[in-house]
Amino acid sequence: MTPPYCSPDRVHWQGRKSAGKEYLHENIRLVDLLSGSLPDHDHKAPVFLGYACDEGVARNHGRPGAAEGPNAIRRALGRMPLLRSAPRTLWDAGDVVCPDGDLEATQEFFSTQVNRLVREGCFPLAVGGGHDIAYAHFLGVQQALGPGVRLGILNFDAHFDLREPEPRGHSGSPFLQVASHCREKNLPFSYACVGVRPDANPGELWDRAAALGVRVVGRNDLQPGRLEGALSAIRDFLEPLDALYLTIDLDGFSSAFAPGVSAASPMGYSPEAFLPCFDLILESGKVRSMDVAELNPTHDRDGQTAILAASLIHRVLHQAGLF
Ligand SMILES: N=CN[C@@H](CCC(=O)O)C(=O)O
Ligand SMILES: [Mn+2]
Ligand SMILES: [Mn+2]
Repeated sequence: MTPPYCSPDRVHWQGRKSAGKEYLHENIRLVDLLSGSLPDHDHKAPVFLGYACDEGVARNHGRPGAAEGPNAIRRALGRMPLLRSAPRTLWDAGDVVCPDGDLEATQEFFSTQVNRLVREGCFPLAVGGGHDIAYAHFLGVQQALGPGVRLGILNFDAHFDLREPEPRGHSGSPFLQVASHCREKNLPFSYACVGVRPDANPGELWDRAAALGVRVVGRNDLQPGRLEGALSAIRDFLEPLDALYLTIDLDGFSSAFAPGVSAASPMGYSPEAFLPCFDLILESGKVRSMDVAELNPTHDRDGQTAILAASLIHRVLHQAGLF
């Protein structure tokens, strides 16, 4: 079977030219995941990996378009200046794709590649694609780190994504699939969902979240000026963990800042509320892998959601001590 994979292509990385390689597109190196071993990486080399798939969104009755997310983020990120404190190379490992709607094959291949990257000491910066990326991403990180490492998930999202994967997995079910996996393997299920909107999740999902011991930081707790409770809940959640898989569903942000998503979210939070939480998480030093999901360029306005997503990756690249 042909692997569901599209090799990286420099054409997606464009921007101004500078004498001193000041822009990110001037600092990209390509790594083809099918052509043998990864290049000799420095410790925690950042590797951009696309998940060009909106089959999970379609299965969840959402608006298609997220498969174009990875290239839209490349276009926005490549134009950004890379400041002196950042690693000098961002590796682009291309896209895992989803031919013929075979989401399960896509997730399996993605998970295997994440596993390999983490084992080789890289830092995956994955971009979706639907939030079904999260089930595959968690499995890859968990299998790379092994059962002795207490791995948690922190999800910024308007939604719990704890729906039943019936009859098959989709963009609204990844964390219930993770919970089932953890139960089967006798692993702890440590999941925090930050930014959950009361008007976007039915009572059944709040009950399920409570039964699964999900740490919830609601959207109403993410208001600039009253963030202390949210920051302290995140700090408590991180404390017992050895490692964290961080996932950011862009529909947690208000549509004022992130219009280009599959499920619009006018009552989402602002970047001002998000950033202190994000910085606290990055500064913990526990993040081993991260993704940004649900960018839908078809519904974006002036590419601003792609720029927002790229800015999140830019911030990670400049996080002191992470690389
Ligand atoms: N990825 C998650 N999606 C949401 C969709 C919500 C909606 O359709 O408005 C969910 O399933 O809860
Ligand atoms: Mn969501
Ligand atoms: Mn989601």
